[in-house]
Amino acid sequence: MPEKKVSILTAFKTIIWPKRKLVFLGLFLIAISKAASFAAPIASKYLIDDVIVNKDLNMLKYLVAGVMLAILVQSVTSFLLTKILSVQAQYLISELRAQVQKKVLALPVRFFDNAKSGALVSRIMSDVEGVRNLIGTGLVQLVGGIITAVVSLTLLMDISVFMTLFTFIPLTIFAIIALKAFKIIRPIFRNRGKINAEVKGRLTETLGGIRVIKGFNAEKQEEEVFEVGVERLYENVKKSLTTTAFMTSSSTFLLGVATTSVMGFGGYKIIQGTLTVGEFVEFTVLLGLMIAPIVQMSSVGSQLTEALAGLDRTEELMNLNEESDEENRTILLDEVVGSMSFSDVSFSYEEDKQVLHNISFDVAPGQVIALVGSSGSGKSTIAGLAASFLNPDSGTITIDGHDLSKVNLNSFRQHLGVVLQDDFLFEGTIRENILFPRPDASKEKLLEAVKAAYVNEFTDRFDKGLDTLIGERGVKLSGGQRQRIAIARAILANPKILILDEATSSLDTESEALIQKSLGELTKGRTTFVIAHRLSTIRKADQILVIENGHILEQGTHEKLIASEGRYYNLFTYQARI
Ligand SMILES: Nc1ncnc2c1ncn2[C@@H]1O[C@H](COP(=O)(O)OP(=O)(O)OP(=O)(O)O)[C@@H](O)[C@H]1O
Repeated sequence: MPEKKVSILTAFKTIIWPKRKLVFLGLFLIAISKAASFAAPIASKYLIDDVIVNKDLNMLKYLVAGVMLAILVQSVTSFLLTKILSVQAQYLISELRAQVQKKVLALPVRFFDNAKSGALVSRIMSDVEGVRNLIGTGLVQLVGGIITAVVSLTLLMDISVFMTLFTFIPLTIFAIIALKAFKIIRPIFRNRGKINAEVKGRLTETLGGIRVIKGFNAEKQEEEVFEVGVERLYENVKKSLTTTAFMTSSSTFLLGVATTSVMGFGGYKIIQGTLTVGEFVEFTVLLGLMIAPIVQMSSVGSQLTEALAGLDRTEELMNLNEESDEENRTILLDEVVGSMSFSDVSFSYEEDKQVLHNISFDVAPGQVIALVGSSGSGKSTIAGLAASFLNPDSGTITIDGHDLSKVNLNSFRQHLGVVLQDDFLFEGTIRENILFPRPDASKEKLLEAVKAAYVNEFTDRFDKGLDTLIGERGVKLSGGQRQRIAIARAILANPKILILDEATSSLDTESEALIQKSLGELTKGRTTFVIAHRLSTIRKADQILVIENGHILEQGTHEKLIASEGRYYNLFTYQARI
């Protein structure tokens, strides 16, 4: 894939132009501030050549007052610049973060199969920070610097064309070096963001999977992976440092050459009588004013380069296709009865590796359909298709007779609920976790769900009941308790279509019985696709699909499949023995 770069022009159009009023205000302020900065050098010429020579106390007063005023103007404008532009830049950063997060959430589930969550976090939080340098002080400083350099150059030429041209040669060489350096640095910065995201991504996983790591005594391996990551980061920073160091040292050298020539030629001209001491001093100070922004350009330049590199990555993300596809998904489902059917559905995650082959079956409203079969046979893929997380390569899935691929996703998913194996509970109270899909549910509804899922059976024993805080990932709850919270959440959401991935972990008989009862409550009246591991669930199912290698091998009720003494019979008798 060719790298897509955000040009200054695109950045200008999408970020700077909409904020033009502020940026112009910034430029206006910087122009005033820079104009005021010329007061001191010009005044010094008059101080030396006129005030001191003529002992003119009256003029001295005006001169001092004038310079004081200019300094005051400079301080006020620089304060306003930071206040207005930096605040605005931060506001824009928060707006952009929200936009990027919204975009990420709108991407298809498959996108997340291949993306590290840590890397995405970095895209959402860090990459957009570059805006600070575009709207904030970076760009304005650059423009201000250029204004100062041009005005100083004119004034310098006015004092001595020859001396100015002589100092200009090393400065031009420096400018060329600086421009070349930016070209080298930009890809390095771009890469840095990527490495940073990868390293953070892995680190997040490491910390999240601490039990597995410690359990397998695999700390060393993680340490090594991390070391390689930070080493890559170090190498990247080192590369950019070498370039910046070269730039800084060449600037020191070339500026030194310029200063020395001013000393030499200036001294010579004063002795010759073609330059006054005041003019010499003014020249030196103005030269400083001209050089400073050119040197500053190197840091502002790298800030802008970094900003654009971050925005490159943001842009890449913003250009991805969202899953909603509203142009083609035009059917709105206000009510759902719950019949679903798969006809001739095939699906592959990767080209030429079909995992489901011509699957066809019908589910009547409110039926429980159990998917059984060996690992990797395609059960989760069928459930993913039914949940509209995946789209069939060929064939059709219908909901109440409507082609699911034409149904508006939001309108379908408001009738959908999922209870997954490792259901995610987030930091917060048990109540918040249950209310999560329906934050506005009434207290009665909440309590009904809590009862139906037998959550009160354990929360009643907690001091704070439903308001007990659960640690990150619910570590303070047992597996069975977590499952019951997930079930209560689904009961409260009251979906018409339910995807249930039954947990494989075995629980003690009492918990098991409670889970069974609550699952019974949950599946009542809902079309349920269950990736079933428990015999009790499978036995109660209205329909069982035995999936092998992406095909439906057998289909029917428990009694029917047992009687036919096929694959299901073998699976069942094998499990029953254990
Ligand atoms: N995101 C993915 N990318 C590529 N291949 C995948 C992906 N998810 C699953 N597969 C492959 O598709 C096939 C079917 O997987 P699926 O998860 O549907 O099986 P399953 O029957 O649910 O297995 P299990 O009971 O172990 O969860 C497997 O061969 C698997 O390797």
